[in-house]
Amino acid sequence: MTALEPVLTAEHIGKRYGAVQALQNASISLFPGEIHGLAGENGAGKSTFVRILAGIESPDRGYLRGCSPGHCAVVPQYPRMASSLPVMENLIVGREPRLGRLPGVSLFLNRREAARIITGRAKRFGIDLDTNKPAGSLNGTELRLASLLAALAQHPKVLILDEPTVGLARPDQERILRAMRTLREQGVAILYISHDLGEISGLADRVTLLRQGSTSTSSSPVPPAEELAAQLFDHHRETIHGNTHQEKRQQSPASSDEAGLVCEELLLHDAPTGRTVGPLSFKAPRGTITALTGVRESGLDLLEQYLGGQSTLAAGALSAAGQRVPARIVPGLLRQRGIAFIPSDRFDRAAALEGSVEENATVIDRNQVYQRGFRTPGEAKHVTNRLLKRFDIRTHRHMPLGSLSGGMIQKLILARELDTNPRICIIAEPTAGLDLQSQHILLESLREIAATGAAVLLLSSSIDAVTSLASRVVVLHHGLVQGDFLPHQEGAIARAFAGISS
Ligand SMILES: Nc1ncnc2c1ncn2[C@@H]1O[C@H](COP(=O)(O)OP(=O)(O)OP(=O)(O)O)[C@@H](O)[C@H]1O
Repeated sequence: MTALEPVLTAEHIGKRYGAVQALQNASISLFPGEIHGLAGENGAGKSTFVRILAGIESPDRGYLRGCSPGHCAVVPQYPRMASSLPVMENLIVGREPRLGRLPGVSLFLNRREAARIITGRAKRFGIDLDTNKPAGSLNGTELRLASLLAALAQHPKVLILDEPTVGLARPDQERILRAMRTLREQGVAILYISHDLGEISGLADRVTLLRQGSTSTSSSPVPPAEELAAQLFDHHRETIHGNTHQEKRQQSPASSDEAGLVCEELLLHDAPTGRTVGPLSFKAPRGTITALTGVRESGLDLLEQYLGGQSTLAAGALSAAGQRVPARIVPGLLRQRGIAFIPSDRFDRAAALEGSVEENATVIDRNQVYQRGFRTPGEAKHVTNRLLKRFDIRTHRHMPLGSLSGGMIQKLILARELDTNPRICIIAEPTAGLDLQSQHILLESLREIAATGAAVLLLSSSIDAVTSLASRVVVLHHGLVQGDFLPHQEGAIARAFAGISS
């Protein structure tokens, strides 16, 4: 590989935003036909580095070669497409083949030619996707594959993928990883950002680690995940080296019979697709951390829609702390009942990116901050700083939330909701975007909440996340409960996930 010329080089890059030195001394070189991992803790500077490598932003200092938008395409973590249009239309917009080529005259769109080009490209790169579907009906995996196809339309030499497998179930992760391997065989240089060090270690040819804005690059082969973790987080060694695997054995299984959250014969219906989930029956007892896992479409997506007030329960009952939750949840109802619900789409549904850190931290009506209806600035400052400290979020309370890194925003929202001391706490995709250290802090916080007698329910497609955080794991498959397991039964959980009964 090293006999080849790099297709992209960046050396000694520095970038500052006001008081924040986002990049200190970052360097990387990418070669044709390599998968190169980029890892670093939340706020280490990965997204900033990627924006510079893709030519979207300029550095303050350093040397760049091959860093331009045409040369380098980015597949974001949360791609967006015009939802009412078919995928095909989304992919060809701006580069439509035409039926004629008269100068100055725009003739009719040649749909057949467009379809031929896109289908050919999908086939060539092993991307299995129905491009006639409306973009709004795509699931998370399909959306990422569609975004990958859109990026490939630019014929990039370098493809940058931002956490391409996060929040996806294992079979779907494998679809994305397969497409990446095919692209590598075709000579594309792939830079791939991930917090999943096991995945990086198994997939990447080389890895660059970013620590507080400075890089170090491994030679091939990439060291095992434990070694990468030690290199990245050695300054947090004490806390991480309790290791979640050891800790989860110490977690007690469901110890209380008392009702926390009880789902009885819950039936959920998705009108646009006609899909039905349920009847679902399960419990999240008080004092425990229970997880519900499966692919998103196994029912997690519709359950989340119902909890978020976006759909109505078709049948069955949900009770929280002995009280029935209505079939249609109106805004504010869950909070009034002492239930914290953190949706998976935190950026759209739980954060005001243009507001300050402090405004977002204290947006919930708290008695401390709003005494007798008036906002008390001293208390707002106190609450905000407590949340920042609790989740080790290194920023200032007056910063606009949108200027924080993705992981820092996730952490602030989690800290805000967990700080309300809920009786019931429901978190969708709890570890998405969190580095190892932050996952550890989250686990500690969930345990503290459960120890106060609260019921914690996690909804997640990640087997790793649920087995490291929960004391009981309920697996869904095709809208039904497939089994109920202890977290160390990873093999049985994986089989139930895939619909194989033990
Ligand atoms: N536009 C901006 N204005 C101000 N500060 C910024 C801006 N963009 C990034 N930062 C700051 O630069 C630092 C690095 O952020 P960046 O998003 O690059 O981190 P990251 O490694 O991608 O983190 P994560 O894993 O959480 O996504 C953070 O402290 C962030 O708040």
